[in-house]
This record gives sequence, C-alpha cells and structure tokens, in this order.
Amino acid sequence: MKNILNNIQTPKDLRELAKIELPQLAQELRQFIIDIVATKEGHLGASLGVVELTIALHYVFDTPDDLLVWDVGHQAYGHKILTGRRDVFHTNRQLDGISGFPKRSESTYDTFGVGHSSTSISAALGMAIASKLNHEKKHHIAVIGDASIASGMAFEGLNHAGVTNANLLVVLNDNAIGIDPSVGALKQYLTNVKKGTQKQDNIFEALNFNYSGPIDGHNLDALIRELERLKSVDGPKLLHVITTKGKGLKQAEENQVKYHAPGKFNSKTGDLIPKAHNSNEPPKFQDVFGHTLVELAQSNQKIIGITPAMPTGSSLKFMMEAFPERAFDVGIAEQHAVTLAAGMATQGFTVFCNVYSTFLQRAYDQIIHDVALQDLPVIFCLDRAGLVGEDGATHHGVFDLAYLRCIPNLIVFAPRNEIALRNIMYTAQQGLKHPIAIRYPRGRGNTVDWKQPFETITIGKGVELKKGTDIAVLSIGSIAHNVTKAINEIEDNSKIAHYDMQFAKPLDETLLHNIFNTYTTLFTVEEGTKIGGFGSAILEFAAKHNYSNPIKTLGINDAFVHHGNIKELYNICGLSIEKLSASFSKEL
Ligand SMILES: Cc1ncc(C[n+]2csc(CCOP(=O)(O)OP(=O)(O)O)c2C)c(N)n1
Ligand SMILES: CC(=O)[C@@H](O)[C@H](O)COP(=O)(O)O
Ligand SMILES: [Mg+2]
Repeated sequence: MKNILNNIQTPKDLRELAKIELPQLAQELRQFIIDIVATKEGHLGASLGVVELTIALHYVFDTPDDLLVWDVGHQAYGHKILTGRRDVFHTNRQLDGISGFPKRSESTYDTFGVGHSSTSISAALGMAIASKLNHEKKHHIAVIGDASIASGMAFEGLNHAGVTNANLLVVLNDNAIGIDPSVGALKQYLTNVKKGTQKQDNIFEALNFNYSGPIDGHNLDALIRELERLKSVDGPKLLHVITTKGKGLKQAEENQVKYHAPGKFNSKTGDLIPKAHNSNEPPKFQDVFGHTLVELAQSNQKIIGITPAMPTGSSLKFMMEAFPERAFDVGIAEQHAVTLAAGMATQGFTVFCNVYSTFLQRAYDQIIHDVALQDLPVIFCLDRAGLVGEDGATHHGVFDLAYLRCIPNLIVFAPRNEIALRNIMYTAQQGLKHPIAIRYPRGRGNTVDWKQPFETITIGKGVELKKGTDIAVLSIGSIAHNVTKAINEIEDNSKIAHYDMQFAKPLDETLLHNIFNTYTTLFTVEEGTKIGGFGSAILEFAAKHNYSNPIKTLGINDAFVHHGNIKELYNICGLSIEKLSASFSKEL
C-alpha cells in the first residue's frame, strides 16, 4: 500500500485526500510517532490519543489561516508532523532540534507558544476578538484536555468567552486523565456526561457555549462531520470528544501514567527499555522528598501534603498512599494549592506544598498575599528547580531564587544534596515561624547513602566545604556538586575555598563578613537567573557593607535557555564542571 504520510508536507496536501484515505493516514501517523518517541523519548500517550482529532482539525479547517491553539502542547506531535516538520521530528526536544511544544518561532502553524497548561481558551479567544476587530473571517480553535480545563485560568477564559459572540471553538479532549488520574468535581461531571447519567444542566451551556458531544474522538467520520457543522455555528461553542490516552499502543493504553512520557521503549512490543541500572545509584531528589515526608508524617500528625496535579512526578504519591486523608492532589490548580496550604496553616497544620518551580510562577500573588504577608509557615517544596533538560524554556525552574528572594518573611533554601533536603524538611516541620521555600532539582543527586539520621539545620547558616587562601566560591543548591568537581579538576587548588551558602535568604552575614575579609576574589554559582538571584544577593551585601572585592556571578544569563540534555545545557550556561573549572582557573 502506498504510504500517505510521506506525501504530506503541509495540511494542504492532507485536505486533498479523500475521506476514505484518512484512517490509513491515522495509522501511519500513529506508527510514526511511536517509532520516533520509542528511541528519542518524549511525551507519548497524549499525542497518540489525538491522532484522529489532529487529522480532522487540519482537514476541516483552513490552517494556518484558521488559528489552532493546543493547550500544554505535549499532544501536538501529530500536528507538528503534519505541518512541515515530519523530516525533523527525530530532533524533537534535542539541542538545536524542534521543540517538544508548539512554538511560534518554529512554524506559522504554531499559533501560540505553550508548555504550561490551561492557556488555550484565553489565547484563542484573544485571537478571535482580534479577528473581529480586524474584520477578518477566521475560525479559532482551542484544544484542551479534561485536566487542563479544570484549572482556574481555563474557567476565566470560558467565563469571558460566554459573553462574547467570538468565533471560538473549544474542543474538550476528554480522556479522563491528566498525567495522573484527573481529580475534582468537574471530572465527575464529565464522567456523568459520558455515561449519560448527568441530570443537571449542561455546565458549558450554562456558560453560554453551544455544546455538542460527547462524540468518539477516534471516529474520523464523526469528527469531520461535527467539525464541519460547527463551522457554521456562530459564537462560542464547545465540542466534547472522548479519546483514549495512548490509543494504538496496548501498554500505553493500559498504563497511561507511565506512558505519558515513558522514556525509551520497544516500538513493536511497547515494552519499556530500562535504563542501565546501577544498584548503587543515588536516589532521585523526588523520592527523597516523598519517602522523607512519609517518614515525618508518621510521627507528626499535623503534616499535610499538597500537589497540584503532579503526584507521580513529585513523589507525593507515597504520602497519598500512606496517608490518603492528609495528602491532596488538587489538579492543575497552583494558585489554589498555595492558598489552600495557607488556609490549613492558619489552623495549625504543617503543610508541605510541593509545586514544580516553573509552575509556581502561576501562584506568585498567592505566595505574597496569602502566605508571606500573613507570615504563615507553609513549607514550599519547589521541585524541578534549575535546568530540567528536554522540556526546555517553558519548564526550566530558573527564576525562583529571583522571584522569591524579594518576598518579605520567606526563607529561601536550596539543599546541596539529598541529606540536606531531608534535614531541611525535618527542620521545617519542627515549627518554623515563617514560610520557607526549599528548591531542588529534577532527578538523581549524588548521595547513595542518603537515609541518615535527621539533623536540624540552623536557619540562615552556610557551610564551609573547602578552605582556601585567595578565592572563595559561594554556591547555592545542588550545583555545589559541579563546583566541588570543578575545583578538584584544578591541580593546585589550594587557593580556592568553597562555601555552600544554603540560604539565599536570610544570608549568613557572619560567614559573609568573614569571607569578604579573608579572600580577594569571590565567585557566586547558582542554577538560576543571575539577575535577582543568589549572586545578586551577594552583590547587594557587598554594596551595603562597602566591600570592593571583585565578585563574579555565574548562573543563567538574561536569556531563555532552550531544550537539550542537562549536560549540554550546563555547558551552554557555563555551569558544567569544565566550564566552571575554566572560570575559576582564570583567576588563579
Ligand atoms: C500550569 C501547569 N501545571 C502543570 C503542568 C504539568 N502537566 C502537563 S500535562 C498535564 C496533564 C494534562 O492533562 P490533560 O489536560 O487532561 O491532557 P492529556 O495529557 O490527558 O492529553 C500536566 C498536569 C503544566 N504543563 N502546566
Ligand atoms: C508537559 C508537561 O508539563 C509535563 O508532562 C512535564 O513534561 C513533566 O515533566 P517531568 O518529566 O519533569 O515530570
Ligand atoms: Mg486528559
């Protein structure tokens, strides 16, 4: 049989196909995604689930003139392949390759840059209103998942759209799961709609949307028919489609959490290919967090855990299993997660609110207004702080030190290793008088023997890791490991001292006075933005106390860091062992 996918350069070619050819195209597209993701890695289940929907949308609508917005964008692999990126799809998420998410600079078909969820309705509505003002007749389509539509921002978009007559189509891709199972009353409502047992008013109709569905999102005929019909319906409309995450790969359908982003797998059987395993491997910071929280919660009944939709990624799932009544997955609701934690803290609970650093950006006002201003001792655990690798610019957690350090009352700590993470969690639950943010990176650390007896960490104290005579390197967080190795690479390193400052706030002022008076030159090293971050804190300290020692700040420059593996990104940012070593050597 002639391959159809190979002849599609743009959706124009797709639109020339007969409807009868589309099921074959769907099969080829699905296999193409499986074959490449199996070896190159990336998000899998979501894209497999929307293969038919993707084809139908580009078949019915006149993209890129009609504007299609994908929410999150982890499901847009089929879209990328059909819109001119088939031959570069094997570079997905790799350094200098295409992005794992839609990106405006990559293609005119990528109408809106994404990565964080629940933006599509607002963005597509903005485009629809703009088209009206420009007197342009276009269609505007937002494709959003069942977990993403439950986020506050999506509701804000629906609420506004419902009082406009904008030409907006929201396609709700309902597969009843996010990364982890979807949660909340809306999820229950959608399940009831699917089962036909929903007795109340239609929630979308109540918001003035023309609702249709639910329809089978794997049935191309049904999809095309309904999308064609909706083209001539004025105003805001919502099409509810039911799909299966991981569709077409048995294991991915059966284990949807694992196959959200499964790593390498056998493209024929779907079996996962385990990473070369070293039994003496250090743990992931996430697992240290998860297991330590359970350990602490066993003796401290006041401990609560909260995650906005990332129980598996953050390992809060361990506490959810051990203490289901004290651990909450609140869905994609970072703002709510923070204020919920604040509410519980007012009632004397010790709340560990675990949010990926990049997603906590969503809840900035809640941190300031609901937590810090009232000085509520919420314990924020900021996962994925620093560079995250292949997810790229949308997901690097590099802004937190800068955006948190300026908030009064908030303690900001970064553990250099797994033991420090355990100990600060232990310290924090003993009864801090202020909120604290603990930021740690994605993945494994370097300490195999991490489960040591707990020790209390003194708030605002740094640690001397190596003595020296001329140069002091001040690091914060797990980048200390690269700093140690970089110093060790230098043959005669006796002039270089290394301090793990631990706290970006409060600074260890006693130690800093000592350092400024002992060493001629200082380096600061952080896995975060230089502007406003830890290096800035040291510069401010020097200015305040009239120290004139040269200070070289190493960290992320004033530019977004794109995707690549961690090693490559460290190198680009000057944070690899080699680059750090070269920076220090220049001053010797
Ligand atoms: C603001 C924000 N919080 C969390 C995430 C992490 N995240 C990415 S995809 C996803 C689940 C999305 O579920 P759904 O919308 O149902 O889409 P599906 O994966 O099922 O296609 C989550 C929680 C994110 N990208 N953005
Ligand atoms: C699309 C998205 O936001 C998530 O799937 C994210 O890629 C998860 O990242 P981790 O793999 O670091 O949990
Ligand atoms: Mg879903």
